[in-house]
Amino acid sequence: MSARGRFITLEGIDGAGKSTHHAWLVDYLRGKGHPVVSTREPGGTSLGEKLRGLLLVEPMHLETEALLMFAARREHLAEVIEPALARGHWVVSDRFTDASFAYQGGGRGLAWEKLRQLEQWVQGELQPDLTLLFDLDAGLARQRLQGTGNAPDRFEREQQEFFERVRAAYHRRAEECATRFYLIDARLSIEKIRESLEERISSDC
Ligand SMILES: Nc1ncnc2c1ncn2[C@@H]1O[C@H](COP(=O)(O)OP(=O)(O)O)[C@@H](O)[C@H]1O
Ligand SMILES: Cc1cn([C@H]2C[C@H](O)[C@@H](COP(=O)(O)OP(=O)(O)O)O2)c(=O)[nH]c1=O
Repeated sequence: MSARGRFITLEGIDGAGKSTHHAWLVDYLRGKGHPVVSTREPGGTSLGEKLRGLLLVEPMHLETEALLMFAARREHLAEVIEPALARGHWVVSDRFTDASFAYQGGGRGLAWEKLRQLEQWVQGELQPDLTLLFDLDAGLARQRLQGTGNAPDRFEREQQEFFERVRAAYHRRAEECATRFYLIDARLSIEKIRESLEERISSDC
């Protein structure tokens, strides 16, 4: 039987650089010969992508939003993440549960304890082995997002103060789960960030 694979997640406020480095990291790991499942949240399954379509567009009650995030996650775990890890594959996900603590908890004000209950219900003891937190101030992240020219979704249209709260909640989560978090100064150049990721990941593979 193969050893369990490794589970890596990328987190940070919108515009911090997750998608850019997610694509690079997946290629890097495949180049090292690892079988890698590249995925994202909300989404990652056929049902999850449909829920994503609703979550990014439809106005809804805060608790509905949190429950749908965790419903999509339950499906993602059952259909994609757990089977891949059991096969010995690496899973690299653009966002996971820390995003719910940051956005629904920090951004929207849902009680941390309710999020902990959902986390326990949906994933039990399973946690990422490594979480790369792209840390950037909300003003710079907004400028970068505007530079892409893409139409903002329901979250990206939030005010700067919302993203400041999201960032602070990510910091809280990083303190609570310090052993699996790796903080990245996302003000650095893409090249410098890649170097630091390479250094961090090479100790694992
Ligand atoms: N370290 C960086 N320095 C400058 N620009 C960056 C950096 N990382 C990403 N970008 C640019 O910022 C924009 C948002 O990056 P993206 O990876 O889509 O962010 P996210 O997935 O976190 O929302 C893109 O145009 C990307 O090319
Ligand atoms: C996974 C997750 C995402 N989100 C939000 C954060 C993002 O604004 C949005 C979509 O995530 P993302 O895929 O990062 O958006 P994009 O590809 O457009 O950069 O969903 C939550 O609010 N809670 C969650 O649990």
